[in-house]
Amino acid sequence: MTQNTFRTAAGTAVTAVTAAGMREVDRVAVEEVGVQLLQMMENAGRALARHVRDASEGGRVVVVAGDGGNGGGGLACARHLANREVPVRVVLDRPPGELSGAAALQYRILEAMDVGVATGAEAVARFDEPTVAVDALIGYGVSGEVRPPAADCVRELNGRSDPVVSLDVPSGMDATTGDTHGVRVNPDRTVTLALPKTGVDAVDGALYLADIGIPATVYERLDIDYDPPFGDGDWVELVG
Ligand SMILES: NC(=O)C1=CN([C@@H]2O[C@H](COP(=O)(O)OP(=O)(O)OC[C@H]3O[C@@H](n4cnc5c(N)ncnc54)[C@H](O)[C@@H]3O)[C@@H](O)[C@H]2O)[C@H](O)CC1
Ligand SMILES: [K+]
Repeated sequence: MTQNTFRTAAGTAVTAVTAAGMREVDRVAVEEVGVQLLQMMENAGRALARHVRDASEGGRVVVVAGDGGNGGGGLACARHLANREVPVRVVLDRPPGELSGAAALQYRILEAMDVGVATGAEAVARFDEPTVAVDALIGYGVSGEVRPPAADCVRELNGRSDPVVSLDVPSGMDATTGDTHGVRVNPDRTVTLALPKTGVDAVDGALYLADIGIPATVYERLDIDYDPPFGDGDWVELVG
């Protein structure tokens, strides 16, 4: 099942887009309007960190991150948490040397900050104390059945009894259709970015939409109906 329009609690209609539609929004934002990927990622990481602080009530946090744009947002979130002295650890699904692009840039900052970073699903399992886990493994870029090592990290996340917060879409969920690519995270809340994706009506738990700073002209250029949904805040809850 897919949904083409969501609503905020205040009743504002929010258009949903497919993964391809969101990629096109990103492209127009970057290439035509000049918003940089790292600016959007910074907003994503900051908003996600705020949600995690709500969910963790000051307790420990583990951020489980992949190597793409989703992982990069998770690593930015880890930085914002550490900046607020929230005890945070990072688990990458692969060795840091395999990161590239924005995720590598985010990782380099964490390295300079001395935030603890471990690798692989066993490292997720080692976090056996109460903690909130952030799922930033894969976003709308999932392709094919989820493979190890990401698949093992997904299973470890689902085995935890503590809250899990997913960035953009639960890892392993198809952003367009809501279908599961073999295995997927079952989060307590999802913080999706800019616009809801058509598949996210399939998410478990609460669904929030975070503002990552994309101006209305981007949506106008793509003929996407857009009534700014955020009011005075940096995110809104979507109620279906
Ligand atoms: N405007 C926005 O919404 C913005 C979103 N951002 C975030 O970026 C991701 C999309 O980034 P992208 O790099 O295109 O893809 P992902 O991070 O989702 O995934 C790529 C990464 O995932 C791994 N992977 C893919 N499929 C599989 C699989 N079947 N098994 C295992 N691993 C898989 C692979 O390693 C790829 O490299 C979006 O969701 C947002 O979170 C931007 O930060 C800002 C703008
Ligand atoms: K995710």
